[in-house]
Amino acid sequence: MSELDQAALFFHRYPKPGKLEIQATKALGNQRDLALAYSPGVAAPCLAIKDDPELADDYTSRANLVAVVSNGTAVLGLGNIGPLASKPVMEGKAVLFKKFSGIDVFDIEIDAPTIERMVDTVSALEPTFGGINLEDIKAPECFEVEEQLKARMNIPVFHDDQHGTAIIVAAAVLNALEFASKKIEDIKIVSSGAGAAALACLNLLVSLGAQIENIWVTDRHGVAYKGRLDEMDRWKDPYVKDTDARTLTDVIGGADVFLGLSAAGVLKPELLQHMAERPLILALANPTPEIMPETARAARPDAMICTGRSDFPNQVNNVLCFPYIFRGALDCGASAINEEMKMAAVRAIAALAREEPSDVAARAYSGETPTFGPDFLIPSPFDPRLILRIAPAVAEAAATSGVARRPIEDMPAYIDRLNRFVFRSGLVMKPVFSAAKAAQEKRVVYADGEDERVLRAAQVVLEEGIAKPILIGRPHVIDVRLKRYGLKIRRGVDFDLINPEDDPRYRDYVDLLVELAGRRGFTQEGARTTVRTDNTVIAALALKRGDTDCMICGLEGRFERHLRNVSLIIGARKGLKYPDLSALSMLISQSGVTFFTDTYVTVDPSAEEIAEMTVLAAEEIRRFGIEPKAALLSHSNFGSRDSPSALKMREAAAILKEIAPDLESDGEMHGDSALSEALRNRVYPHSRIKGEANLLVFPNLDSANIALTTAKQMTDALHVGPILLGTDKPAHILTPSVTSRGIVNMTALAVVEAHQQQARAGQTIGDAI
Ligand SMILES: NC(=O)C1=CN([C@@H]2O[C@H](COP(=O)(O)OP(=O)(O)OC[C@H]3O[C@@H](n4cnc5c(N)ncnc54)[C@H](OP(=O)(O)O)[C@@H]3O)[C@@H](O)[C@H]2O)C=CC1
Ligand SMILES: CC(=O)C(=O)O
Ligand SMILES: [Mg+2]
Repeated sequence: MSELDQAALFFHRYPKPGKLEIQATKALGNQRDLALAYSPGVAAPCLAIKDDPELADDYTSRANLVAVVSNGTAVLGLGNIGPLASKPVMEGKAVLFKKFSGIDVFDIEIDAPTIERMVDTVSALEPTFGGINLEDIKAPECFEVEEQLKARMNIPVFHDDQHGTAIIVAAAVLNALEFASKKIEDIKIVSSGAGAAALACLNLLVSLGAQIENIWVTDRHGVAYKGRLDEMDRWKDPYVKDTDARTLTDVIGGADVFLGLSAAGVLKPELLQHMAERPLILALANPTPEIMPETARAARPDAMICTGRSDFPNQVNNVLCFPYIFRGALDCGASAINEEMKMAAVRAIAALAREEPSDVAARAYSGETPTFGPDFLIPSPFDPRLILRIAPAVAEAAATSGVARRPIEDMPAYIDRLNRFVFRSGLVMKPVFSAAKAAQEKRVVYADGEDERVLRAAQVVLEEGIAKPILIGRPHVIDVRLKRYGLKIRRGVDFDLINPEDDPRYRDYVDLLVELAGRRGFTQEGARTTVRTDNTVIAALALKRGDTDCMICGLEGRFERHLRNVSLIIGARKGLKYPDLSALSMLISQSGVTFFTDTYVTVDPSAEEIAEMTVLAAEEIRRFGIEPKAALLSHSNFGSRDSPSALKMREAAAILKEIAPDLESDGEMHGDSALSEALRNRVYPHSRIKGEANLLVFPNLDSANIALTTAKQMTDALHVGPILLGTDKPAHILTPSVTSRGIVNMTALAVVEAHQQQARAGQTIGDAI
């Protein structure tokens, strides 16, 4: 079993089996809540809905609830593996719906091998859902199922493999043709696959102007020709040709577009030689495409190449479509997803790839170059603008075509709401990972190189191309553990090692420690012992000497001890007025991303120190592509108390306004005022912060750390951090509870810091020369 397969099994199994759970949106805190949520109070919304069914949108979660339904007959390219085995894919689609567009999903795998059973079962679900997303149902049954459900149901029914795929393919084709200066009416298209996805793509291309006589369809039985008896049906009929051609080889000559929605390896490289100038290769079978991009590129350097996978440029995958087309459809109460809405989605996606690179795009793609061209025919699935462009376009098309029950009345306000969702969606690490990859193999030293979590993280860091790891640890221990955990990385090949018991740099490290800390009680003898026994000291010395670009430590032992060593050896960044370090923590929860400071370092900072650490925190937050909004928190709400700590935070707010006038900041205020504009406005409607604050600044270590750990536990949030601020070089001290995933996150962040710091230093030297 491959390492990725093993990791996927582990991922699905722990900490809880599967990828989904149900969350209650109302607190049931007391007897009265219970009486409202359930009997007797619940009777009121029941009767209201009985009188006016439209009110189900107001009193239940139906309007934001989609069923992802499969019978498991064509699961990805895995074939008919049955409904139970399809469940991980359907749970996966549910997670994508939630993450990318905030839509709740019940995944419904049904044991319904016949069309009739499928249609009866799904249509009976109409009272539960605002929409139906059919998934991985084989052709030709899927066409019949969809047709009958659309006729019976009064909510959107959308077969993702057909229409989601067709929309993305159409956007990619339109953009590729523009790039190749070809007209859709003139092009020859050859498909491999005549199933759900392929036929829907061809149908949509025909409605965009492609000529049926220029389209050639092939499947496992070869060309769809007149008189063929095997596996023919009325959906393939329009593409049948009166011809002697029988195979893909017979028809590929002169093709402008190869549309692969079939199986791995079907397109042999030698066939590419016969295609037209600047051909478009859509090799979209999952998980393995019809031809691998590098093979296609070698055979035809002028080709534009797309796959369904995230590890190559031009990912043509329906994930770019289904979250957003449903977002638009649900938000306007659409009764169907019609041709106009699909066309609006095609145009929005195609246009997005051609847009001038904006700030938002630059952040989303940090490191990559999002300029329209052969390697950027369509946006990446992580482009935050997808929801902002597709959902409004779809909702508008629904309104003009007459299927919207609740047309969007205030479009700018709607787009603003979507914007807020993008910010809260928790995809916050994505730009950091892209930037880390683009930073070209910065080196990261891990003080706790023998720890299982570090070894696992190092493997991911290497596989993802985030950094080049250096592990501090004993070679024999690391070798044994790598073997025990089944990890493939190899010492000396994939990662370097610093052996604390025997390293050629030992003497240099001791000398450097004495040089740096001789006045802090470190004798030559003491330094020798420390360098042998304290891995954080070794990591910090390596960083100081330039043997690495950044360091990660703190998996064992007390934070304070690590901090002392990092402060002593690395020290504070030059130019800081108050050279005390501070720590920023990020919590990613269902309700969004919030930063807390100072969560780990300074026990009782002064107003000046608080202002300075807020500026540093704001700088760090911008690395995530997020504009910081800093609220200085207190038990006092805009002057309601005059206690010493309230006065301190008031003063810090004033200093901050002075030293960072462009930063959206205010204080002192309560935590709930910071997070809710409505509550804030009740007390003080003139605050400099608009909307929700995302950086919470606390008066002391007690309050910051307690708030962080409590919020983390109560909201089951992911903690990224602590991010050590103010150091001269990127050094992060993690906590003993950190997971392997947390180490990978912090590595990516440290690499980006190192890259930006070195780029700035390079620029300064360049300026000086
Ligand atoms: N990138 C994306 O967004 C998407 C990718 N896909 C991928 O497309 C593929 C097809 O999915 P879907 O249409 O839903 O499935 P279907 O089962 O409906 O269709 C599969 C089609 O591929 C044909 N086929 C299978 N093997 C071969 C082969 N060796 N040579 C030629 N044709 C072959 C089948 O032919 P026959 O009928 O003769 O067996 C059939 O026409 C899958 O790999 C899937 O993962 C699907 C949807 C979206
Ligand atoms: C992407 C997708 O839906 C599929 O491969 O089936
Ligand atoms: Mg699918």
